[in-house]
Amino acid sequence: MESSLPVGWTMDESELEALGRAGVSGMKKYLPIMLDVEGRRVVIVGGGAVAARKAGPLLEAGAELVVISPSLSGTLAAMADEGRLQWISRPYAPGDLQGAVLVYAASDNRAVNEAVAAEARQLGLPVNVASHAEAGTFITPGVLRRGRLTVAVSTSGAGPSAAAEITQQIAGLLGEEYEPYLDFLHELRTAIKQLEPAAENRSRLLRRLGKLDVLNELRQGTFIPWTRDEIESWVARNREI
Ligand SMILES: C[C@@]1(CC(=O)O)c2cc3[nH]c(cc4nc(cc5[nH]c(cc(n2)[C@H]1CCC(=O)O)[C@@](C)(CC(=O)O)[C@@H]5CCC(=O)O)C(CC(=O)O)=C4CCC(=O)O)c(CCC(=O)O)c3CC(=O)O
Ligand SMILES: NC(=O)C1=CN([C@@H]2O[C@H](COP(=O)(O)OP(=O)(O)OC[C@H]3O[C@@H](n4cnc5c(N)ncnc54)[C@H](O)[C@@H]3O)[C@@H](O)[C@H]2O)C=CC1
Repeated sequence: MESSLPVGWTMDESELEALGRAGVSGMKKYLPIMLDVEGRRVVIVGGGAVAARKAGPLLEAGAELVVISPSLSGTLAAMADEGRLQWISRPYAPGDLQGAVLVYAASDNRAVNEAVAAEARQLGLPVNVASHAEAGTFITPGVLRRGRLTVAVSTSGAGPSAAAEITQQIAGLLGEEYEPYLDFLHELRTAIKQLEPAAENRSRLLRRLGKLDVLNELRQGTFIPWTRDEIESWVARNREI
């Protein structure tokens, strides 16, 4: 465990570098972003349980997924059989990351994961290292989805299981109604952008949109989807003052 080094232990170069990046407090602050990987090549090195857990959300996000590993777990093998990912059935070799936008080093071999991370760094690619996160440049949060709503939870690596548990707690707070609610907002926002050329009116309409009681109506089961005519007349009524 790197976090509580017994006297006499030394740190390797990547651990020292990570500590430097983390600052004196030892707490690194990661930047949360939402990445569009649709149609982009993403490489996972390793084909076990952890690789499988990373693969699911990548496929959901439409990535062109390549898994490089001499063996595949059942879940990944099924995905490969269905043609959802490309399996390169051999150990990782330098050059394998060409053309990728994102990299996961998820083998059970630290040295292999470090070699993958080194190649990624050289190519300027973000890389996740499953065996020892500090060797990589990004970590994976727990994720809750409600249609267009995404909630990502990270403990900055302090407790992956805690991240999963907190995600479940948030799932209890944000019900299924958020999915149709955000579909509604999306439809209205798109219509407002089409129908209202004046930036000032548009921003007033968008603010009013957020004040509608639709979320509660959805919870109570009283919401009736708006027709195009109703949307246009709401925009007309609310476009000025
Ligand atoms: C740093 C990070 C890097 C990364 O993987 O991106 C990382 C690292 C490590 N995880 C380890 C162990 C476990 N990880 C899980 C589960 C999850 N781990 C996830 C993320 C992260 N894990 C990133 C930080 C996230 C944050 O910010 O908090 C989740 C949230 C997302 C996901 O992976 O998709 C997903 C829950 C998904 C869900 O269910 O919602 C479980 C529980 C389980 O498997 O059931 C265990 C076993 C129990 C335990 O050890 O706690 C080990 C030790 C390995 C060893 O001992 O050899 C390391 C290595 C290290 O600490 O460096
Ligand atoms: N980040 C996280 O969330 C977690 C990380 N871990 C760590 O992640 C690592 C992987 O864990 P699991 O998937 O459970 O292991 P696993 O044993 O199920 O899978 C390891 C995979 O790596 C592949 N592999 C081995 N050498 C390779 C090489 N040279 N090139 C390409 N692939 C190679 C194997 O064929 C196998 O498919 C372990 O080091 C473990 O400590 C474990 C639990 C959670």
